[in-house]
Amino acid sequence: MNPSGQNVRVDLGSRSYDISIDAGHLPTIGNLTRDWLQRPTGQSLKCFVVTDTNVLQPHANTVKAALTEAGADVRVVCVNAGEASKCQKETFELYDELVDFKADRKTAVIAVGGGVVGDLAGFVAATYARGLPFVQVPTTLLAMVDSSVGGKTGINHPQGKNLIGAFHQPQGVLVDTETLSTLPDREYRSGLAEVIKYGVILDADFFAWLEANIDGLNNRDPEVLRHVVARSCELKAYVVKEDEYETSGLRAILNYGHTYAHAFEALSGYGKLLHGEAVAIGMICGSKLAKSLGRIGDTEIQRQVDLLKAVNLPVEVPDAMQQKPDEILNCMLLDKKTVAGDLKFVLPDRIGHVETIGNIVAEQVVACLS
Ligand SMILES: NC(=O)c1ccc[n+]([C@@H]2O[C@H](COP(=O)([O-])OP(=O)(O)OC[C@H]3O[C@@H](n4cnc5c(N)ncnc54)[C@H](O)[C@@H]3O)[C@@H](O)[C@H]2O)c1
Ligand SMILES: O=C(O)C(=O)C[C@@H](O)[C@H](O)[C@H](O)COP(=O)(O)O
Ligand SMILES: [Zn+2]
Repeated sequence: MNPSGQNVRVDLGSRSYDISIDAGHLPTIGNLTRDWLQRPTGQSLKCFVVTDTNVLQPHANTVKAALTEAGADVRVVCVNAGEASKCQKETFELYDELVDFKADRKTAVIAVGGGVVGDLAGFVAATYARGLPFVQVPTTLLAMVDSSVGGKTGINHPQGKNLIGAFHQPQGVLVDTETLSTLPDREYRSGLAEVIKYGVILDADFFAWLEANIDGLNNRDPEVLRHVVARSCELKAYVVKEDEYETSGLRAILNYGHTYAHAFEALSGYGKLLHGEAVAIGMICGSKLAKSLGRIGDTEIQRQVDLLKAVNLPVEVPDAMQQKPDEILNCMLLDKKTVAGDLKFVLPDRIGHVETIGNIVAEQVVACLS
């Protein structure tokens, strides 16, 4: 346990790991990595750090220095910032770098960045030599509260979001909330969408707490941020512990808003709409669908709209998407929850509780776009 911060344990038997949450402890990554990999000082350590062009200078260089100080042989590889890097070309360029680095099965892949770097580097770690140890150092709010935890890794197919991927749990996650000080406003707000998602799917009290702390959320108040990150990680760790591979159905609740969101992201061109923005709009589409099925009323929709708008997230489907109902339905057929052409949606029946529902007719799905 870090003395001033907080640890959240992801309890997965032999694949269990800690999320170490604190402010300003990024320079301890060298010793933490040695602990998590069970590689005491004196034993060799090879680290392959993946980052992006916006994160290299403010944060990945600190990680490199700390790992070098801890005696590691370090290579840093920097990909272009943005969703377009979650692709086949970047994946194979990272494999080439690993070959050149003479990586072996004990070489650790360390992702320093947002969800793009985490998903891409995690997929490379899952597949190179059939699996390398992996450490997550998330530097966006979205990555701290969601993508760095739970082991979903992957890249996009031009037609379908995250279509190529693997489950590969990290050995540990270091969340230094001070790294958020350099995060642009739009990216910060994108992360708040996944935070609000947790309130809707699992925790009505947390949703109400978010409603009561809008100023703190907008001002990035350190205490508010600490609670947001810790509570989100606890909720995600609980879901992942219960249903690591999304087989029982529980983990699918983390997909609330995502059936619509992933279609919007793919069809508008990856990166135009940020993931969290697409999720915000998708949650409102999902709630309208829930209302049309008689599962919730206007109040539950309005509370979500108000909270999302209060933190400056979009809630309306962009015009260009409203013009493409057939493409959206086709894209949804590629969603990983779809079985035998039956689209599945995670729908609320109150704030704090959702269920996965199938057998929904296409007209109802499309009607919620406007
Ligand atoms: N694996 C999962 O469980 C999971 C969960 C949610 C989302 N995701 C995926 O995560 C991705 C979105 O992640 P994201 O929102 O972190 O986007 P991102 O990784 O593109 O990061 C957002 C932007 O912020 C920059 N950045 C990152 N940290 C910074 C910092 N501290 N200071 C300055 N700039 C910084 C990045 O360079 C980028 O331009 C999507 O691809 C989504 O599908 C995965
Ligand atoms: O961890 C999960 O499980 C999630 O669904 C979290 C989502 O926020 C995330 O966007 C995830 O990548 C979506 O997964 P996918 O399997 O629908 O691609
Ligand atoms: Zn998501």
